[in-house]
Amino acid sequence: MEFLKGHGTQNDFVLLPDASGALELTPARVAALCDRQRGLGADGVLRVVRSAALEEGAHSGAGWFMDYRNADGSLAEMCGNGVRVFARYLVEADLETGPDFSVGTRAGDRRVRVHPDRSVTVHMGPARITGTSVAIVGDRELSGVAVDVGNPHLVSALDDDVSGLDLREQPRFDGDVFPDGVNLEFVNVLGPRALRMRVHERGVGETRACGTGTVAAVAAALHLAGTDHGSSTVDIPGGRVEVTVERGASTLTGPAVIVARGELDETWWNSLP
Ligand SMILES: N[C@@H](CCC[C@H](N)C(=O)O)C(=O)O
Repeated sequence: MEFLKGHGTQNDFVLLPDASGALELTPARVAALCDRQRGLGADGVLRVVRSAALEEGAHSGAGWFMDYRNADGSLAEMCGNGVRVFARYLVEADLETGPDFSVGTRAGDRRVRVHPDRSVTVHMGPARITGTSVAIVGDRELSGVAVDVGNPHLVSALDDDVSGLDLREQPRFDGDVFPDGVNLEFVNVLGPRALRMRVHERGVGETRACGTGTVAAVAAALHLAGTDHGSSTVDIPGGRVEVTVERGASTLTGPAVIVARGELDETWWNSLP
């Protein structure tokens, strides 16, 4: 069984080409693949399926559907770094000619552009401000802005450097506000068009980047500054992305890299429940 490994600003993924949707991708198999000791290691899995081969893809106008799974095996609606890596793979594998095409996701179709320098721009859809809530990190209560980018986010802006936060443990959040869990972003505003961010992802833990999280962070920062449109760079531990937010739309631009391809051991794979 073929696999590829790739990353977008060091948010890393195992890609599983599965055009016909035949693969039985259980949560245990995803968790084993993503485990950095007993598997390949990744923040998530991107199953590459023809939209027509999946019930979930039936309403998609895109040829290919990104079946995204978090490292713990859970499903998520969207993954901004994952879509960039997915798009890069489709072009390198001659499954799309590019540079512009759409990718199906659980949050809807996402238009992408694969640039000659290997970076990818994704039209991420609306970033909707849905309210406020609180994240608790250690003994600190950090108020934040809730943002829906297809998946749920809570963005807390801090005055002190976010690099001082200990994100090894799952921060607490209000389960009534986020019954399906939430991705938690912590940001410093560095200037009118520059943010620094760290993230604790739902279903993964701290990652070195989160694409939907960067869009949420920019939308929240604009909201706190009293506006709903603008653009910003976002520096994350894994690199830098550029985000624009408009009324009802947003874009994310950043690198997408395929680093390896190989074969999974069938005996190992079949031993997993
Ligand atoms: N890393 C992703 C987000 C992946 C999904 C997230 N963990 C969730 O459960 O919503 C990104 O780049 O957007």
